[in-house]
Amino acid sequence: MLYLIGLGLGDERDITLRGLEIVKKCKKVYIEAYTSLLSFGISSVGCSTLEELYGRSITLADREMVEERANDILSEARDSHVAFLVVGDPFGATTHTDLVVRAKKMGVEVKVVHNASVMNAVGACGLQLYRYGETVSIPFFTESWRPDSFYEKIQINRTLGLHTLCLLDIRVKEPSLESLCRGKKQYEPPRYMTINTAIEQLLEVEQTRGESVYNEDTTCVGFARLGSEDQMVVVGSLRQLLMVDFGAPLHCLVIVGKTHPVEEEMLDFYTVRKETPGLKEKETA
Ligand SMILES: C[S@@+](CC[C@H](N)C(=O)[O-])C[C@H]1O[C@@H](n2cnc3c(N)ncnc32)[C@H](O)[C@@H]1O
Repeated sequence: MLYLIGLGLGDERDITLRGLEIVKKCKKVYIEAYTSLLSFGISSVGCSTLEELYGRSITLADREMVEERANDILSEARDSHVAFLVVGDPFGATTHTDLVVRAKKMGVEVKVVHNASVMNAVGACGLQLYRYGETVSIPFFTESWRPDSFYEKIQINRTLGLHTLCLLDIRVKEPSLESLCRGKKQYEPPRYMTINTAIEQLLEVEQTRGESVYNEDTTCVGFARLGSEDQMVVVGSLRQLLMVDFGAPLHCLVIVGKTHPVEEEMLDFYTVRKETPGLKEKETA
């Protein structure tokens, strides 16, 4: 049996009781470490924090392992109980549906234990989850690769008055181009896109495309470390949010669509003010 178990967003204690009971009885426990991050990060130290609470040794499954060795994991799950831990909810990232499809094709039984995901935790700012359009992903731009397909999706959402959740790129265990050319893989240090970088890229694309989908005055919500003790939620124009240092990862951004008066009342609690933590310039307008 393959158990896909959501860990939630905060720390190791956010696993559900049912998830924990299953982990304790599994022969092998993997943790997926490339689509999200717990508040303490996932390092060898991070894993040991989990191992201590869960009482099991945990194998870090990076993208390479899941993509290249999925069949090994699934073969193990055919003969014994295997847990595959995912930060957030297992279906909060597109990748894990693929694992389920492969498991079902191999005749491996799958059970899922859900948990909180960034996809619903953004509800914290007061914007109704029912009033979101398609979620977009913003990838890190490079010198020669500046994909902007998120622009049309934001355009459609905004035409319909819907909010847009922008998920920001995570690069872990990426082989450096240089090392690939030399034929010996070496990895870049992990990178997590900040809200500031996402805003710079969004504004660059608006400037290039020029279809007035949004501008510096468009209201947005920046979120950092949702679900953790020190989570940040700040509402302001794109220009104002550029002035906020949101601190450690993970970050995401919502572009606000048409609002209901109750949504506005909630947003007001989080609106950027002189005392907003992380504000780089003590000016808010
Ligand atoms: C693939 S998604 C989320 C996957 C995860 N399984 C889930 O259900 O939450 C990963 C992206 O969501 C955003 N994200 C995830 N956790 C977050 C958090 N705690 N606070 C802010 N943004 C978060 C980041 O932009 C990150 O790059």
